[in-house]
Amino acid sequence: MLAPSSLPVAFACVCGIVVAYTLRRKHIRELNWKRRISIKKISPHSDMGQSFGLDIGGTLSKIVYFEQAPGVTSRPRAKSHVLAAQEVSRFVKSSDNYGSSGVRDTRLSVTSETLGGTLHFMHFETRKMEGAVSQVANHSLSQSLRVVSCTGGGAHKHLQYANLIHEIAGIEVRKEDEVACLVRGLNFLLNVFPNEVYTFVNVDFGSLSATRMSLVRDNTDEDIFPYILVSIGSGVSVLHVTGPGKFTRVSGSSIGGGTYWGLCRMLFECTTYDEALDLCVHGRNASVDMSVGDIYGGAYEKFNLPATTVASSFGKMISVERAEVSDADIARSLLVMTTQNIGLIAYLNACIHGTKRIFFVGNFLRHNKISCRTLAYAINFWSKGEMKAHFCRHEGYLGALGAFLSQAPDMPCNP
Ligand SMILES: Nc1ncnc2c1ncn2[C@@H]1O[C@H](COP(=O)(O)OP(=O)(O)O)[C@@H](O)[C@H]1O
Ligand SMILES: CC(C)(COP(=O)(O)O)[C@@H](O)C(=O)NCCC(=O)O
Repeated sequence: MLAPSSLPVAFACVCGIVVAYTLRRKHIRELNWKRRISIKKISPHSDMGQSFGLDIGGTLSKIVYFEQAPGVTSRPRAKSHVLAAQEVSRFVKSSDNYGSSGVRDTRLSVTSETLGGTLHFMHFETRKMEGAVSQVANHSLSQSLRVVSCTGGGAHKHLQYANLIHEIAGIEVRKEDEVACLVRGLNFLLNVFPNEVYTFVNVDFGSLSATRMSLVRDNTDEDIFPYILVSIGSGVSVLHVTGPGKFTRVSGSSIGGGTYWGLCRMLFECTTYDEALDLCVHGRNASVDMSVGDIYGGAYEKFNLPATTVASSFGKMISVERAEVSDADIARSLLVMTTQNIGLIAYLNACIHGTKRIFFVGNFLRHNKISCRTLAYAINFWSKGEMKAHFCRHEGYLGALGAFLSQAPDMPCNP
């Protein structure tokens, strides 16, 4: 215990430490600031940041990069800008993988004459943000990036990521609204890429576990509005879109992609999301779920419920032992349960808003044909063929694309 007479001395010491710490932080900030100033003095035309859009989600961070084709701009470009653009392009295209989780989705790159260049799509795990930003800084790319448009919760999260990006790479983050970016991204894709949207045909069969649906390209609708847009990321957002830039967030659900991945990680020995998704492919949810047939001995015909309809997700596990079902069966049941719940919310919202078209997007659907088919079947079944589920090739990149477009007013077909 301190004697009362020593309290002023202790107080003075504490104040001294606080002042010294504050001055040191200020000194570090000033050093960083000076570093940034020297970095930024390349040329007034050298900001490559406008070629990027960033979406920092709860699980994944998505990047869209627009590589302008040489010689398409009418505006003269400073030599430093041309060199910076070449350097950025070289880095992006140097590999399909960056660091421990970065991926360039090469199959999604689109070169378009209308756009005058190529759009590239990349993602990495949000929890690896520091490493990702360091890579950008280490490759001196940040010298030509000043301001990058950024959306997703991470753009707002106590400015945590914004500060990190600023401190490590000297890049300023311009916040854009997530929902507005999502809608902007989708409307752009619908305008520009004829093969963007697909749907499933022959969904009229009795079993959810059957997957005899074929894919068809579907950009034929002249008037795409109104539609329901369901974004299945970590959680789920449901939007009612009535025109370019006209939308309301009408619903949401906490049971989304994060639920499937989180539960798989907890229950099974999956160390990556891809392992969790692969696991369910050969599983049978019928071993785990209680079907209408299990309860009725067949279909519940009065209400048109086929025998194979899931009556109770995980319902069989009240009597079946854990050892009798495989991890794959449980994972499949989890995937179907998560997906059907999202489908039902989407369908009910489409009913409330009198909308026949439902777009399902978000990285939960990435490489996940089981969920896409389940959604297509379920929407067709519940709506008695009146409504249709639509899917997008660039399903996970709408937000990042919208962020890019928000600072690219000259981009053709920018809604
Ligand atoms: N490589 C991956 N790592 C983690 N989750 C992935 C991956 N690929 C797809 N997913 C799925 O996508 C979901 C995240 O979707 P996304 O649209 O990027 O949302 P968010 O913006 O919340 O990160 C995850 O919860 C998971 O279900
Ligand atoms: C908060 C979110 C908009 C964040 O988007 P995400 O990173 O999941 O793509 C989304 O997770 C959501 O809408 N969750 C559901 C909230 C609700 O119950 O309405």
